[in-house]
This record gives sequence, C-alpha cells and structure tokens, in this order.
Amino acid sequence: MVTTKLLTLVIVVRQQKILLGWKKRGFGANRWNGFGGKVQPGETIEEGAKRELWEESSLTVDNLEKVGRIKFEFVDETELLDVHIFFTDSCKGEPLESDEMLPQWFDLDKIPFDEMWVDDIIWFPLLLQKKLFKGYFKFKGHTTILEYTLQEVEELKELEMEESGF
Ligand SMILES: Nc1nc2c([nH]c(=O)n2[C@H]2C[C@H](O)[C@@H](COP(=O)(O)OP(=O)(O)OP(=O)(O)O)O2)c(=O)[nH]1
Ligand SMILES: [Mg+2]
Ligand SMILES: [Mg+2]
Repeated sequence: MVTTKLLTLVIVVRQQKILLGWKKRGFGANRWNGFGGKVQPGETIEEGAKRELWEESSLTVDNLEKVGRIKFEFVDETELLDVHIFFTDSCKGEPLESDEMLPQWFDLDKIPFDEMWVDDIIWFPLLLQKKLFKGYFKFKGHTTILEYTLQEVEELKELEMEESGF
C-alpha cells in the first residue's frame, strides 16, 4: 500500500541572503536545506511549517507564502513524500543552531547546490524568481533522479488540487 507523508519546507531570505541549515540528523542529513518537517495531527500545513521553522532555527514569522509543492517517490519504497514549500522574507529573530540544523546565510548567487538534494538546483530558480510551481521527482536511492516533472502554475489553488500524482 502506498502512503503519503505530508512535509513542509521553509525558505528564508533576508537582505539578499538565503538562510540554509546544515542538517545534522535524520532524513537528508549532511546536506544544506531549508527548515521543515512532518506535519503533525491537528495542525494545518502552514502551522506545521512555522513550528518546524521555530524548532529548527529559532526564527518566528507571521505569514509564510506558499510557493510550491513537490511530490517525491523513491523506487522500492511505498511512502510518497508530499512537500509543501513556503517562502518568507519577513522572519523575526536571529537563527540559532538546533539539534537538527546548523544555520548559515548564503549569498543568493552562491547557493551550495553541490551539497544539497540533487533536485534543488532544478526548482530553486523558480522559487527565487517568485514563481509558483509544482513538481514530481522519482529517485533511485537518495542521489539519482530517474524522472521528473516541474511546472510553473498561475494560481495557488492549482497546488491544492489533485491528491494523486501531478
Ligand atoms: N530541498 C529539499 N528538501 C527536501 C527534499 N526531500 C525532502 O523530504 N525535503 C525536506 C522536507 C522536510 O523539510 C525535510 C524532511 O523532514 P525531516 O526529516 O526534517 O522531518 P522532521 O523535522 O519532522 O524530523 P524529526 O524531527 O523527526 O527528526 O526535508 C528535497 O529533495 N529537497
Ligand atoms: Mg526537519
Ligand atoms: Mg524538525
């Protein structure tokens, strides 16, 4: 049986720099990434995103902008990941290291894609151009993309629709 795990990812920008965290443990460890994680029962996706941002970086934010949604499939695994991606340039506070993440600011033209998930270099340009997007990536292991789709969408509601495959 295929199950879907709901996840969030928050990309923080401030003063022409992007904040990434070096993931110290768990899924996707030893890569730079935005902040996020599993949505818990009883919270909305945006609430989950804010909670994970706070837990992992100590930053707070009033509003997150939803910018994209990517589904990930891993061959030989029955769990699909449904990652809801948010953007903010209005976070409050200063980032602090957590159990999970070591935060660091990067110039927007020096994003360390060679130390990130391999799909990121494909969709980050859309995010940085403030486009809305949806995508699907099929992985073999954690470093090989077998196939993918990526589309810009016009409206947020296009991200809410289909539950089965894009
Ligand atoms: N940039 C990027 N992020 C990804 C990819 N795949 C993927 O799951 N993520 C993100 C979504 C989540 O933010 C994070 C995975 O969730 P997590 O393991 O951090 O979950 P969590 O914070 O609840 O973990 P924990 O407290 O249980 O340790 O990685 C990807 O291909 N690229
Ligand atoms: Mg996390
Ligand atoms: Mg977490």
